[in-house]
Amino acid sequence: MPAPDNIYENDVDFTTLALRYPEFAKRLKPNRQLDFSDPESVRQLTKCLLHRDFDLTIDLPDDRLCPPVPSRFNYILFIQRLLDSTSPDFHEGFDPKRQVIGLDIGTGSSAIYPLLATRQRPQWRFLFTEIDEKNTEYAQKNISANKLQSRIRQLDTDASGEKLIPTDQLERFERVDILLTNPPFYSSPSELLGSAKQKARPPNSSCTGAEVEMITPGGEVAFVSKLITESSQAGNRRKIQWFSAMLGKLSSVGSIVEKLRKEQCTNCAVTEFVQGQKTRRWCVAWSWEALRPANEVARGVRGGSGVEKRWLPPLTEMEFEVESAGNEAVAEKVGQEIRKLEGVLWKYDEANGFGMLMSRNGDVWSRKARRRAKAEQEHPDTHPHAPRDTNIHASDREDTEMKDQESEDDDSEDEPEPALVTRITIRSPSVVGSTISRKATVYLRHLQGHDSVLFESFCGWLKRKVIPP
Ligand SMILES: C[S@@+](CC[C@H](N)C(=O)[O-])C[C@H]1O[C@@H](n2cnc3c(N)ncnc32)[C@H](O)[C@@H]1O
Repeated sequence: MPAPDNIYENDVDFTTLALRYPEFAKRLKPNRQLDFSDPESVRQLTKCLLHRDFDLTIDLPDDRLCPPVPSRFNYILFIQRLLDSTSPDFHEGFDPKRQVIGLDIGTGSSAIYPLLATRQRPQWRFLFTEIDEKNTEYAQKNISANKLQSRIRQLDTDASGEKLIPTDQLERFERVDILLTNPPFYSSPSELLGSAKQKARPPNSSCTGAEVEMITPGGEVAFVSKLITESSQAGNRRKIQWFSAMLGKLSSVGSIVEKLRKEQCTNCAVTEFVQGQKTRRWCVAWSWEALRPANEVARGVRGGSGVEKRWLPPLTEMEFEVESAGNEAVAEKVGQEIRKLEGVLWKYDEANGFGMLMSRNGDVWSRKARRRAKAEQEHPDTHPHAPRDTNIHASDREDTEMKDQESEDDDSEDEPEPALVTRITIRSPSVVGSTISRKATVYLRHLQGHDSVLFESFCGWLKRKVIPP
C-alpha cells in the first residue's frame, strides 16, 4: 500500500514510534524528545520510520550520511507528480499501469530514493550510480534485504566523479523517465565547518557524512551545472525525459534556473520541500522535451518561500469565466471558434466535458498569422515554407489525426512535434453559499509545446472570441 502524501505533514510523534520500537524508545530523552546531535538516535529514527511507514528494513554505516526520511519522501512525491502530469498519452494523475525507469545519481548507503520509489509504485524500476565503495556495499545490501534486486540495479559510473550521467550504460534501456540526485552541498571543508558553526546545517544530516557525500568542487551549483551540460548532450536529452536535482541552498535556485535559461531550456519546474519549522530544501527539474507539468508542480513554491517569482517557469494553466447558458452551449461556442482555424485539430469529449486542441504549426489564430496564411495561399511560389497542414480543416480530420499522432510518436523519430497541445475543460457554474454563479469556467491546460507565449496567445485569442467585447 503506498503511503499517503501527507504522512509527514505534522512532526513525527516520537512517543507513538517508541511504543512500537523498543530500540527507538531507548534513544528518547526523559522529555520524549530526540537528541539530534547523537548519530545513533538519528539512525534509529530513520530506520524505524522506513520500517513503520514503508515496510523497508535498512542498515546504515556509522560513518556515512543518514537520510532524514520526510525530506527524501518529499522528493519522491514531487517526481511522482511531475511524471503523473507529463505522461506521453496526456493521462493526468497516477496511472498504475505506467512503467517508469528512474536513475538516482549518488544513491548513498541507504539507496533511499530507489527503495522509496519502487515501494510506492509497483511498476517503477530504478537504476543508480555511486562512487563511494562503502555506500555501494550498503546500498546493495539494503536493496537485497528488501528483495528489490530485480527492480533496482547499479550502473557503473566514472569513478573519478568527472562524468555524472553514465550515457553508455543507458544504451540498453529504451528510455529513462526521471533522473534525480541529491548532490553534495559544499565546495570545501571550510564551508562545511562554517555552516555547522552558523547552524545552517540541518541537525540530522551532516553529522556523520563522509567528505565524498558532503563536498564537491564548486559546491552544489557546480555539480548541478555539470549535470545540466551533460543532460543537454544528444544521447541524454533524447533518452531521459526529466532531469532533477535537490538543492540545499536557496541562493542555488536562481543560479541553476539562470544556467538552464542560458542553455535555452524551455521546460522546467521549481519546487520547495518544507519540513517542520527549520528545514527547507528546493528542487529544480528540467526537460528538453515539450510535455509540460501542471502549475502546482511547475511552480511548487508558496508565498514566503524565498524563491523569487522571476525564477519560476511560466504558467501552464489559465482560465476565464463566461456567462453560461449551460456547459454544452459554452463548449459549442469554443468548438465553433476553434473549428474556424486552419491546420488546428480539435476533438471534444462530450462525456467528460473537455476538448483536446493540437496546433502543429503554432500560431494560426492571430491576425498576423492569418494574413501570412492568406498570402501563402495566394502566392505559394514566394512562400516556399508554407506550413504543410494549412489545408487541413480540423473539423474534417479531427479523430483520425489525433490517433495518428499518438501512434506515430512511438516509432517515428522524424515526425515533428506539434507546436501546441492544450486541453480545454468547461467547468460548471459554481455554488457560492446559497447563490449559484451563472458563469461557467473555461479552463486551459498547456500539455505540450516549448513556447509558453504561444499558449498565452492562444488563451487570449479564445477568451476574446468567447467573450466578445
Ligand atoms: C548528499 S549524498 C546523497 C545520498 C542519498 N542520495 C541521499 O539523498 O541521502 C551524495 C551522494 O553522491 C555520491 N556522489 C558524489 N559524487 C558522485 C558522482 N560523481 N557520481 C555518483 N555519485 C556521487 C556520494 O558518495 C554520496 O553518496
